[in-house]
Amino acid sequence: MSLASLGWDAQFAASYARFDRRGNRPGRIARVDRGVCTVLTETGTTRASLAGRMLGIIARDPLAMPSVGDWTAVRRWDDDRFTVEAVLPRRSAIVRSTAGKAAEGQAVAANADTVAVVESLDPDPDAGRIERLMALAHESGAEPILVLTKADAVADPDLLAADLATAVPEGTAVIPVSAVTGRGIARVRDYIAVGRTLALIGASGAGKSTLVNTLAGAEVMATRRLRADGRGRHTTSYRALIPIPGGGVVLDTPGLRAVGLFDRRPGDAASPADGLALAFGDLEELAAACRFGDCRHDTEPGCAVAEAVANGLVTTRRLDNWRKLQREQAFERQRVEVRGRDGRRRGRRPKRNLHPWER
Ligand SMILES: Nc1nc2c(ncn2[C@@H]2O[C@H](COP(=O)(O)OP(=O)(O)OP(=O)(O)O)[C@@H](O)[C@H]2O)c(=O)[nH]1
Ligand SMILES: [Zn+2]
Repeated sequence: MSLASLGWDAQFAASYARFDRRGNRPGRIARVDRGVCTVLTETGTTRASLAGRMLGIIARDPLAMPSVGDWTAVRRWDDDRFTVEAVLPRRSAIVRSTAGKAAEGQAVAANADTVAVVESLDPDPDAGRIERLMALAHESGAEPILVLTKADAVADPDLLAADLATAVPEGTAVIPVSAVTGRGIARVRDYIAVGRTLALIGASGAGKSTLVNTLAGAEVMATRRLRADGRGRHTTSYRALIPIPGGGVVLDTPGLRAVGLFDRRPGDAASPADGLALAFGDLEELAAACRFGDCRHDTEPGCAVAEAVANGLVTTRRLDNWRKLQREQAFERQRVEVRGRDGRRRGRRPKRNLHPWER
């Protein structure tokens, strides 16, 4: 397998240089199971555990845990075991807030060039979920697009797509697709040229596995089907990084049900963007034109946001969801601060806080 087709380039090679010694080789992580990484290298696929050095780094910073899509230095030992010695700096990262445990997030896909928010047109698509995932996609640092699946299952997919386009920033590519008719598949393929990486995020059942299969032109992923009695899913083996024949790679992520918006830490290179502000750029821009700097866009005079809602330029739903996500982000920020404070004072983690959307 050529590393270049998987996305290896001069920049990653430069980061790898300091690990370039006998026994080491570069590789890209295709899957992670309880600390064991499946790594694609020039000479084949290997399974590698984490080197002691990595364990120390992860104990201090859980975000450093290798993720699908990471470029790594793997070392081959004399007894033919392999270890992951280092994770090269990420170009982008989809980070899910780890509800429950610590305040740190967890990377679920690294080094994507493009992140597709995948939402099904049938049953009814959820604009609020699209907005939440869009914020996460923007936060990753990659270019977000919106892919609307099951276009064959609705009467007027273009009308629905036009409506949902109001939930994403202007200029975002919105692509209705169908695995049945093949509609839109070529447009998605444009994002997976050789060496390019497309990550998919979406709810369970959004059609990600089916899309991957269609893109790969083969049954590479076991599609999870609802059982006949509708009581749950039967899931078979699954790979998270899928090389596309004649193209780059797709990163599939597990269905993100309760994704928190991870509030990036200042200066975190892997997450350089304020995803929420970017995903709601239109409202941010309006808010900047409000008469009062601390306008709550409620009943204040001279509120540009309220005016846009009154004029039908912005839906009440979008405004409400923006507020809700801002509250979540503020909560997340506070959680990170509390964690930092308690960690310093007592050297241990604070008690678990429930996220607003878990209550
Ligand atoms: N009609 C139609 N059905 C589709 C299409 N794509 C997916 N489906 C169906 O939608 C269901 C869910 O698709 P999956 O690909 O398993 O969804 P997923 O996003 O991978 O879900 P998880 O694996 O749970 O994360 C399956 O029953 C698919 O057959 C499509 O383009 N048209
Ligand atoms: Zn206002």
